[in-house]
Amino acid sequence: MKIHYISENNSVLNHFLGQIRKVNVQNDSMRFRRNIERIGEIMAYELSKILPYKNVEIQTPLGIKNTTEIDTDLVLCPILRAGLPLHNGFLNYFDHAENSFVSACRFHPNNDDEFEIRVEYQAISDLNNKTVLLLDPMLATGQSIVAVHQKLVENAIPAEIHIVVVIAAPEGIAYLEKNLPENCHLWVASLDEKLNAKNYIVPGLGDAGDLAYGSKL
Ligand SMILES: O=P(O)(O)OC[C@H]1O[C@H](OP(=O)(O)OP(=O)(O)O)[C@H](O)[C@@H]1O
Ligand SMILES: O=c1cc[nH]c(=O)[nH]1
Ligand SMILES: [Mg+2]
Repeated sequence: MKIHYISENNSVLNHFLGQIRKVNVQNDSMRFRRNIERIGEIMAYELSKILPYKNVEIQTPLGIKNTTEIDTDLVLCPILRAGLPLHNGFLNYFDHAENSFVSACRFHPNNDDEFEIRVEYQAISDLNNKTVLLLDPMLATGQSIVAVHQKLVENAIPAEIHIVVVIAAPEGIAYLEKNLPENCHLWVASLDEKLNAKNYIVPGLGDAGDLAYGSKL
């Protein structure tokens, strides 16, 4: 797996990452969603640099400009719920992309820290020969991403798969390296220290889905 860490140089990205973590800022859910969206826009821009391009001629009112345009069909696939604001950011930049949606959530059968991942809702477009961007702000154990990836490749052979996460734990990265094909790309905005006993990322930010949309039963 090729891993791209995008916050190695100082930039305004660090402000947005700081705001989604900061306890007295992150509880403003509109700001939280908008910050994840802004991070998505920056990640979309960074990712766009390694996509295939073709030469094109643009007719302006005054002449012709030779330039380039992205030369692959993109499909954006957020993991519901927390992937939605990240998806908004990607869609702001890749506005011609197709979209697929898959839900994944932690289910605690015994009401303790043990959980399994439930993949339920899915609306998946034709992914054959397309460049699929799988979007989720949090990579903790990695089980959600691996479960959704399995669904995506059940009936299709995408040209490329890029997994995009905002905050990653080393344990999750190791799990993806073990369970996903070599040719996947992983994009990480911020690498954190570890998981805690409940498999939350430390220092992380808490529960991204709850911060964006409120707590669930
Ligand atoms: O790497 P993992 O250990 O699988 O954990 C990460 C997943 O956990 C969160 O989803 P959650 O289950 O909280 O659902 P939500 O988006 O509805 O809040 C997050 O958005 C990821 O999808
Ligand atoms: O730290 C974590 C782990 C899983 N899901 C989250 O939203 N946060
Ligand atoms: Mg959640």
